[in-house]
Amino acid sequence: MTSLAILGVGKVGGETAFLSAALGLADEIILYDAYDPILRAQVLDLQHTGIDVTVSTDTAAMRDADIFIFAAGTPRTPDVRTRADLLEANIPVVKRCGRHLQGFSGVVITITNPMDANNYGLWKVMGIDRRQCIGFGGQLDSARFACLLREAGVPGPAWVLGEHGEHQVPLFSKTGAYVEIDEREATLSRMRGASMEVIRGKGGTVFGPAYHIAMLIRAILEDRREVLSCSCVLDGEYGLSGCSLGVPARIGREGILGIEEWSLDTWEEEKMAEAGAFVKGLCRRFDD
Ligand SMILES: NC(=O)c1ccc[n+]([C@@H]2O[C@H](COP(=O)([O-])OP(=O)(O)OC[C@H]3O[C@@H](n4cnc5c(N)ncnc54)[C@H](O)[C@@H]3O)[C@@H](O)[C@H]2O)c1
Ligand SMILES: O=C(O)C[C@H](O)C(=O)O
Repeated sequence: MTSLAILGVGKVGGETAFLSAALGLADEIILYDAYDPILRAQVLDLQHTGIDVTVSTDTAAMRDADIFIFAAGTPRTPDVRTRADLLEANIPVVKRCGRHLQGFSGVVITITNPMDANNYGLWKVMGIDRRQCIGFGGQLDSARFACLLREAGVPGPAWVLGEHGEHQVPLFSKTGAYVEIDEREATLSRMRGASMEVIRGKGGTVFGPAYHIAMLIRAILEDRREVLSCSCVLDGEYGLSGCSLGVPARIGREGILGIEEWSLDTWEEEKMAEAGAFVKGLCRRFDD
């Protein structure tokens, strides 16, 4: 039996539960939220689909789940400029939830922002192998980059590494086209604003994240061993350690099977180093 646990079933956690059920990714979905009315509503709404899936709210059973999705905490509103600005609000949530699942043996997917720092924080608090902790965001950033490349008539592929935030690193060198630095910076600036346009219009990003989270869940459960842009706790890869950052990672049943070290051009290397330095600063908040 395949079991999926989702902690925090607001907009993204709730849609991920629905999509996972609709795609038949799990036999059992365990939901929990600190706000009881939303928890009850999401359980009922899911049950009313009639999909053949067991829906539970047994938090003790979360420890035995195959995948644990962490989507609890505060999201951005139009007045919160960057994802990093959510760190202080979400640190207590990360610590409390991480302590509850210390020694967890399945795969953790971190959604809550600032996602890279929180993935590092969960890894530290839970005391588990770094290969079990996957931070989600790079797939979504890559899909947004792909939209802009298509608009510019550049075929791609579209890969985004680095921070899921202001310090994201779009890999123009992998697109197969030569793109000037000022054009890169202009594209990057649009990418930084991409999700806020959705947040302003509908209160939060939902379809994009939930779809790519479902694809990540599928890659894990079906042991697809495909390379995806994911935030991983680094131990020297890309010259970085002491943080979690978006890198190309091979994903399978055990989580992160390996991190690929791609050659980057000078602009990308500089952006990656800046991203690393910035996220490392955020991660230090979990060191005490
Ligand atoms: N990584 C990504 O690509 C990505 C995409 C979208 C959203 N996010 C982030 O995911 C998080 C959730 O976003 P959302 O739009 O679903 O927000 P939301 O407000 O709709 O849902 C968050 C839920 O967490 C619950 N919660 C808060 N503290 C909790 C606790 N201690 N235990 C259990 N539940 C708790 C709230 O009651 C709420 O229902 C935010 O931090 C947001 O920025 C990340
Ligand atoms: O931008 C946000 O605050 C939400 C999320 O990280 C996203 O990229 O959609």
